[in-house]
Amino acid sequence: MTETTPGIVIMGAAGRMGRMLVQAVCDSDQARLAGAVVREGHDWVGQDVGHAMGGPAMGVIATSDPLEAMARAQGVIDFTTPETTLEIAHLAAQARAVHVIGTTGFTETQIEQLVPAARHCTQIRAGNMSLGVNLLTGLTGMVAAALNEGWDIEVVEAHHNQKADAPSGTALMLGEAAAKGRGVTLSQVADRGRDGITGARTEGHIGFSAIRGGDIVGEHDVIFAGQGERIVLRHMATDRMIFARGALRAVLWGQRRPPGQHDMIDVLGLGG
Ligand SMILES: NC(=O)C1=CN([C@@H]2O[C@H](COP(=O)(O)OP(=O)(O)OC[C@H]3O[C@@H](n4cnc5c(N)ncnc54)[C@H](OP(=O)(O)O)[C@@H]3O)[C@@H](O)[C@H]2O)C=CC1
Ligand SMILES: O=C(O)C1=N[C@H](C(=O)O)C[C@H](O)C1
Repeated sequence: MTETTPGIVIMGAAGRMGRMLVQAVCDSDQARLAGAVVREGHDWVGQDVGHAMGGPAMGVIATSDPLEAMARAQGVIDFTTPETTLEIAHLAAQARAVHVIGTTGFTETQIEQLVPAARHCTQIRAGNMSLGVNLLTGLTGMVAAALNEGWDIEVVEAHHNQKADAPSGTALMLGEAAAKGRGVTLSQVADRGRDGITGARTEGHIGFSAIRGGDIVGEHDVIFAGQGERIVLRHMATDRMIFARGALRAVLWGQRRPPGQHDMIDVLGLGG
């Protein structure tokens, strides 16, 4: 590590993804852990993050003050809630720090509210930071473009029983890719939450279904159902570290880039 090694703050460090991100940054020789932010009153506050995670000291004391943590950082990785992410977007803009957003469950309005901050810093947001899902997104767009009339698209996702939002951010990414492949706007063709006497399926619509249970890390199927045949594109995540590694790659990619909004397709160079 050198003096120019970027310092990274992890928001929501005590969360499922937060812990993975702390570990990923600490294991990297291209980044250093500059801060770990938890909720006010959390029992990690004032403790060394390594000790709080049950391991050796990491030399970083957990804080509930994101401003203090970001004062000495070049990047912030944020897998929290939409409300927290909106607050952090403003702080990242002030600090000119790269803001990597893994948080999902935003409303359309909240997504628009992220735009002003990205005039002052690099913002990278994706509903899924894994290489596999971002590749699958490209494949989904291609298949949707090739199979239009007579083919119904359904996105089915499964996650652990603590997940707060549905459909998942990944399911929406895949739905967006399918809609784009067909030259339509997802919001106009999305069928979310069928129940009761729904009637026959509307031609051209994209359906979403969500399964919640146990400790499922994240599974996504894009089903192209035709007459007499069916294609299923599937991604199965078995380890959250794939998301943490993607986020770390993103925060490093964003260093010394001009302000603006990006996604993982940009980071991974999959845009074609
Ligand atoms: N893009 C991707 O690749 C992935 C995205 N995700 C998304 O990331 C998000 C988090 O998921 P997950 O880690 O499972 O959820 P968790 O609930 O386990 O973690 C979120 C953490 O953020 C903390 N937090 C929220 N707001 C604040 C705040 N203002 N200050 C300090 N800490 C805060 C929470 O604290 P508390 O519990 O005390 O509220 C919690 O510890 C979800 O939106 C999920 O969908 C998840 C995996 C991959
Ligand atoms: O909440 C999760 O766990 C996950 N969230 C992301 C999503 O909403 O798609 C990514 C991954 O599937 C895990």
